[in-house]
This record gives sequence, structure tokens and C-alpha cells, in this order.
Amino acid sequence: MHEILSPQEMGEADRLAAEAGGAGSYPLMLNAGAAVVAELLTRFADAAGYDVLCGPGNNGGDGYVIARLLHERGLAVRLWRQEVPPAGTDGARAADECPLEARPLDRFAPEPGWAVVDALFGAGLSKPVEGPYAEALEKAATAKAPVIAVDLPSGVAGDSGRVLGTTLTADLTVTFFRKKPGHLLFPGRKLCGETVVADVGIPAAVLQTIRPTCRENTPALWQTLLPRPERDTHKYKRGHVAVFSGPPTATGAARLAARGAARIGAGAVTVLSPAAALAVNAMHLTAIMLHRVEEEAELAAFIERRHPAAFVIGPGFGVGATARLFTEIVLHPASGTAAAHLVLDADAVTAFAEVPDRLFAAAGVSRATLVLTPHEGEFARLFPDLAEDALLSKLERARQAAVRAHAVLVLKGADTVIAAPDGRAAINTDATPYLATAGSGDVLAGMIAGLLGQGMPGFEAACAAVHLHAEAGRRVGPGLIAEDLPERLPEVLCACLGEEK
Ligand SMILES: NC(=O)C1=CN([C@@H]2O[C@H](COP(=O)(O)OP(=O)(O)OC[C@H]3O[C@@H](n4cnc5c(N)ncnc54)[C@H](OP(=O)(O)O)[C@@H]3O)[C@@H](O)[C@H]2O)[C@@H](O)CC1
Ligand SMILES: Nc1ncnc2c1ncn2[C@@H]1O[C@H](COP(=O)(O)OP(=O)(O)O)[C@@H](O)[C@H]1O
Ligand SMILES: [K+]
Repeated sequence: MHEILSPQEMGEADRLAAEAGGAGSYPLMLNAGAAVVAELLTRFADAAGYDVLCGPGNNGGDGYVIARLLHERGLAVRLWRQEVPPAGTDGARAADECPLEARPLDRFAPEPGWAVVDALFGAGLSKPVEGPYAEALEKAATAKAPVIAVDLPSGVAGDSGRVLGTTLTADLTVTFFRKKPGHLLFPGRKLCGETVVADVGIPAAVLQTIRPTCRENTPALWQTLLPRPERDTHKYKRGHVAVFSGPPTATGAARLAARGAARIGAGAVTVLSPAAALAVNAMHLTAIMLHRVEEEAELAAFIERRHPAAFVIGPGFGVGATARLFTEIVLHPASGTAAAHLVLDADAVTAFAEVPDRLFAAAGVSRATLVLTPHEGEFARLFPDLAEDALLSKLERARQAAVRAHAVLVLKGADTVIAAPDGRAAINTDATPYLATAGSGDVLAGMIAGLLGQGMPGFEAACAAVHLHAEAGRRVGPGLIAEDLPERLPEVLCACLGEEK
């Protein structure tokens, strides 16, 4: 159930199911209508009546089925429409089979105590919602009527969650077969209210033909790859992670990342510090080691002697040439030295703003996995054209950036998207807004490096870290500060690994 289908893939699912069933697509519409009615009767059973707003396509077709089924149950129903579905379509058939008289949509006036069924537009939204359609949605919103949206709140784009023209906030959205990006990406996620996925009789086997590449970020994606230490392991086998520290006044971010790496199971973690910051770092580190690295030769020597499995560069590091130099050294260690994976975050992302191609070229020929963890602002510095393209969804931006950068891309935010250069993508859905606090991204960068260092593949490591970070944040809740996150990881990991204490 965790596959996420684009509206095009959903159309394909519909087509394949209709072919396989032999009875066309109309039975799916009947099932869709029945599924919405079942939800209405569970959650909005005490409504005085139901106003069903029907659009000109198959979303409207679902609306006619819903209106008929409610009417057959003896409930009070009013049907509102602007245009009739074109002859020969499922929508037209549903309209024909609906005995209710249709009222003109521009006369729609919500009644106190009535619920609104929004069946104007769903997957076929093709232009901004305007005119009488927009006015009807605005009236429902102004009346604060309970709203159930069919497939999507009308006006929300299924591929991106963006609003085209006008929309409304639903209390409940019932979608069919699988969620679409618009249910999970903001603002769509907020506008959907709660989203329920209903079975309309499309067999799961159609997914073998469609082969969707986007998933909701649940443990099913990566749980089996979460590292568990062998009984005869030793600390360096559990992955040695090195985190670059910034100057004396900006060392905390690196320590947060280091703590994230350690708590997620890296066997050894070293903070690499410029000379001037060694004293301040030393005052705050215990299990985590400290090593002076300020110059190219010191870094090369550290790599050659200690063979770290993964690095973090960026948190509190500064945006200068050193960030670029160290990044390039890590991606291309001296020949014969094993490549270490790299998480590039924060200042190190910004350091490549003027020369992003240098980073992408280095990643393209590196033996290591590069994971980029920008928030939207940092993303725009590395990928200005993608950030400015209003037609691209957050999912599409992350995907294109991953291909261009030859990197796993973690595009952070309330709806973090993780994308791999091979086209796989995941959308995270369980983060708490309490994570929006300084330093929480630093912890995440360290967590990703900690998993990479333990041998987890890049895409899965990033997905797992994003989920575990969100779960740790959820457990802390109000009052969360970044320091809390690593400390919650033992309990979160225990639950995820199914280990008893
Ligand atoms: N796939 C499945 O498995 C199943 C799908 N099902 C249902 O089908 C729905 C998709 O149906 P759909 O493709 O007919 O699209 P829909 O959303 O009704 O819109 C198309 C119509 O609206 C028009 N139009 C668009 N935007 C507009 C605007 N802003 N302002 C004015 N007009 C606008 C558009 O005009 P056009 O673009 O042609 O100019 C066209 O006439 C899906 O959401 C689900 O509810 C279920 O029955 C069960 C199984
Ligand atoms: N509204 C939100 N809901 C859920 N998670 C959020 C929200 N805002 C930010 N986050 C998460 O919090 C972290 C913030 O990271 P970042 O922006 O890099 O901050 P910092 O640099 O201060 O560590 C990211 O993991 C991001 O996905
Ligand atoms: K709708």
C-alpha cells in the first residue's frame, strides 16, 4: 500500500483494471462512490443532509454515484452542477442513473448542519479553478461546512500538491487504490485533511506492469537493511564516521551531527577540528574522538591512517574554499585508499553555489556515495533552475537534482523527499513540526553518515535516517531541541529492530 502513483500512473492502473475485469471502468466508479458513502456514513452520519458538488468529468461521475446512493438510503441530498459530463463517458452514465434533479452550481448555498461532498475535480484538474466552481468552493469554506473530498480537494494538483486557482480544506479525502504525490506534498497534504485510501477493485498486480518508483517512506522500504552488529564485531567494523568541525564559535553543529552518527550505531566517531577549535571541542566530547584537521595534508593523512567509512561536511563549517577542497578530497582520496561516503549538508552545500558543476562532476566519478541534504533555501543555491521552475513538484525537483548531482538527494522540510539517481524516490510523511528547530538537520546529516558508515546503501540509509529522525522528534514532541534527538534513538531503534532491552 505504500506505492505512490502519479496521476498518469493512476490512469494506467484504471485502464489495466478495466481491461482485466472485462466490464470496463464503470464498476470502478461505482465502487469509488460506494467507498465514499461508507466513509460519509461512518464519519458524517449526523449531518442534516449532503450537498454533492459534481464536476464535468469522472470525479463528478463519482459524485453522481454518491448522491444516488445517499438518496437511496433516504437521506437528504442536493446535487449541484455547472456542466454535464460528455455523452459516452462513465460520468455521463452515472449522471443518467442518478434520479436527483441537478441544481445550478452558481446557486449553491450551504445549509447549516449539512456536509459538502466535493466531487468537482480530481485527477483530471487541468487548469486553475475559477468562476462558479471557485465560488462554490469558497462558499463551502466560508460556511465552515464539513467537507469530504472525492480523490482530492478540487484545485489541488495530484502530481504536486500545489493549488491551481482556488481550493478548500477538506476534513476527509477519500482517494482510490493508492495515494498520489498531491496527498503527501504540502500544501496538498494539509488541504486533504485526513486521507483514506479506498479499495475500488483495482488488483495490486497492475503495479507489476506500472512499476511505480515512488513510495511513502515507511520502514518496509529499508527495515531489512538496517545494520545489526554481528556478535563478533568490533568498533571499526561498525563504521568509523568523521565529522568536520567549524571554527571555535561554530562547533556545536558538528558535535550534533557526530552525536547523531554515534547514536545510530557507528562504532567510532571522530570530530575533525581546526586547531583553534580543538579546545572548545575537547571540552564537550567524551566518547566521540577529536583529531586536528585543518589542512589538505592532515586530511589525507587521516584518511590513509584511519580509513573512515563516512564523512559529514557542512554543519557549522563555513562556506569558503576549504569546504570545496575537503569535499573533493573525500570524494577522491589518494589512489589505493578506500573511498568513504560523504554527507554534504548546510554550509558545504552553499560553498558550491557558484560552482555546482564542480561538485556534480566530482560525484560523477567518485567511488563513494554522495548524499546531499539541502533544505529548500540551500537547494535553490545548487539547483536554481529547478527551484524556479513553477511546473516542477518537490518530488520532481528532488529527482532531477539527484540525477544531475549523481547523488542521493534529501530535500528537507515538512514533506522531506528522498531521491536516488536511479529514479527511486520516497516521501516522508510522519515528521513533526517540532523538528523545525535549529540543529535538527545537523543531527539528521550525522544519522545518515552513521548508517552509510555501517554499510547501508545510500538511498535506504537516507530514507531510514529521515524516518528515524522524524520518529525521535515525534517522541520528544513539544519542547524539542536538537540535542534531544540523538538521545531518543536507542528507543526508536529498539522498536524498529524489534529488539528487547
Ligand atoms: N482512475 C481511477 O481508477 C478511477 C477514477 N475515478 C475518478 O475519476 C476522476 C478522474 O476523472 P477525469 O479524468 O475525468 O478527471 P476530473 O477530475 O473529473 O476532471 C476532468 C474534467 O474537468 C475539467 N476540468 C479540469 N480542470 C478544470 C477547471 N479548473 N475548471 C473547469 N473544468 C476543469 C476537464 O476539462 P478539460 O481538461 O477536458 O478541458 C474535464 O472535463 C478521479 O479523480 C476519480 O474521482 C473513480 O471513478 C474510480 C476509479
Ligand atoms: N514543519 C516541519 N515539519 C516536520 N519537519 C520539519 C519541519 N520543518 C523542518 N523540519 C525538519 O527539520 C530539519 C531541519 O533541518 P535544517 O533546515 O537543515 O535545520 P538546521 O540547519 O538548523 O539543522 C529537517 O530534517 C527538516 O525536514
Ligand atoms: K474533488
